[in-house]
Amino acid sequence: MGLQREQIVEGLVEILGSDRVITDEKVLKESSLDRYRKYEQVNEIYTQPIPAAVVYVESTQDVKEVLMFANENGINVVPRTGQSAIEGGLETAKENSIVVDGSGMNKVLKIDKYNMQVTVECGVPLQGLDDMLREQGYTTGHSPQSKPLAQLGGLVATRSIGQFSTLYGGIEDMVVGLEAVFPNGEVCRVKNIPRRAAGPDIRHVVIGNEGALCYITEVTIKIFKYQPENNVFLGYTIDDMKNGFDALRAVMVEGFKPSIARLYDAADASLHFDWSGDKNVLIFMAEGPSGITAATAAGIDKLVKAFPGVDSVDPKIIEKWFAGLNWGPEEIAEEKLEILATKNIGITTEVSGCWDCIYEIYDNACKRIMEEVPDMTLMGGHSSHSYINGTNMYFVYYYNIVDCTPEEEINKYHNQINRIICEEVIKYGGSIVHHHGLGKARAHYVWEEYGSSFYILDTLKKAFDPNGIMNMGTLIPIKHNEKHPWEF
Ligand SMILES: Cc1cc2nc3c(=O)[nH]c(=O)nc-3n(C[C@H](O)[C@H](O)[C@H](O)COP(=O)(O)OP(=O)(O)OC[C@H]3O[C@@H](n4cnc5c(N)ncnc54)[C@H](O)[C@@H]3O)c2cc1C
Repeated sequence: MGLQREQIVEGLVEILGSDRVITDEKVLKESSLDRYRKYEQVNEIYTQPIPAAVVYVESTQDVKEVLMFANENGINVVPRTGQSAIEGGLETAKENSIVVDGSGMNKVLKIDKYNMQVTVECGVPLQGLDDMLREQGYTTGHSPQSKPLAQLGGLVATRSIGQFSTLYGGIEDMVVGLEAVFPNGEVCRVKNIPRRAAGPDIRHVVIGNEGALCYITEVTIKIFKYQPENNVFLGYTIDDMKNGFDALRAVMVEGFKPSIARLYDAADASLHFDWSGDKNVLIFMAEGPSGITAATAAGIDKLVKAFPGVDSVDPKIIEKWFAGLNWGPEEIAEEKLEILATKNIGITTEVSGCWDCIYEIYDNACKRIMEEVPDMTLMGGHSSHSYINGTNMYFVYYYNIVDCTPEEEINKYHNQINRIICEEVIKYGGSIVHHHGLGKARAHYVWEEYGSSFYILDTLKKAFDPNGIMNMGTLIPIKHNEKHPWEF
């Protein structure tokens, strides 16, 4: 027999004191979900089990004690920092969970300019950190659209990626060391070194664990010189989407290193640009020392213009547009009002594939969704992170919510769309998640995603979290509905 709700709260108060244990009903309800259930969230409908408490940790010792308490008593723990999750990673899948909020662990511990690295606690907001570094001539190079919202713990836990990834990489290329606490109270530090070959790279057990293996308390990431005066933007319209992917591929394969390389299809472009009409849009930015940016831009320009149906766009328009791309609390609040007023909602699903199948994934998924899902008002997407062997596809879709309650919306629309995208991606051997994490939204496809390598993930989970208390239902679903994997 597990602890009752009151006993859980009592235990937490004993560890942290009553000020840092929140049991206010509104807070608990709001802490039971994230933007995966955006329509429920804006309607203030809460269908997930309500947590017992939200606790605010301020040190590694706090995290250790809370995790040990939860582990001993079989209580589900949901780690969180910036709360910008959009795949259900913050859903409290079990009654009487503890939401462990690390946003108070917000100290920048060391800026090491000689070794070009910065060490921070998990609750340091990325925007504040990068602004501070930029004032001193440095940058993290990390710029997800959620930069004004996300914090370092969550960014590492989800394997996040930013808009300049083609040059700086994803967060996994930036993290040099970290500290994490496991459910049994073990505190592990991975030291800060440029590289080592002393066995497997154990940073990767922690990076991307989505709070399902351990709690990240501290992170050291690389820093880079910030030289915005040398930035060069490039923009084009291109008639054919397939040629657009080929142009992106050519840029990567010929060895250019722009920081931004993006391809928008006409539907998605129409949400951003009033000049794109029925054309697709290609965008690049070169960053770094001036000689390199000039050469990169000149080389890309020549390469892209050799493709059929390409026209240049004034780079100033692109630069201006890019400056307003990020989302903070204001945009979230505006979106809420719009959804409530129109009952039209916009959602995204991001996947990846090699160059030889990404167009088919994109084209098949878009066609099937328009044919199979009712009430669609827009279906499109963009590629925003490219590699030598392939790229991502960020599907963007809007639909009217017709004849269903907020509780029914997710299975009538969103999960159906995710299902079609996942089916097409799996068919072509791509990945069903490029950067938001599996969360709970796509955990049901973990077997298809991992194939025979699921053994490694499953063994990690059983070894580090034998009592299954870390973020239940994230990465590995609680129940697998074989017949309707998208319904849960
Ligand atoms: C408008 C918008 C735009 C976005 N754009 C991008 C983008 O460009 N690129 C991108 O990668 N993502 C993007 N995201 C998704 C989201 O911002 C990222 O997943 C981000 O990394 C989450 O960070 P967070 O601090 O908000 O984490 P949270 O939302 O608090 O948590 C996210 C996940 O990480 C786990 N977690 C949080 N903190 C810890 C910790 N200390 N230890 C262990 N686990 C932890 C949680 O349990 C949860 O599963 C976007 C989201 C929004 C709303």
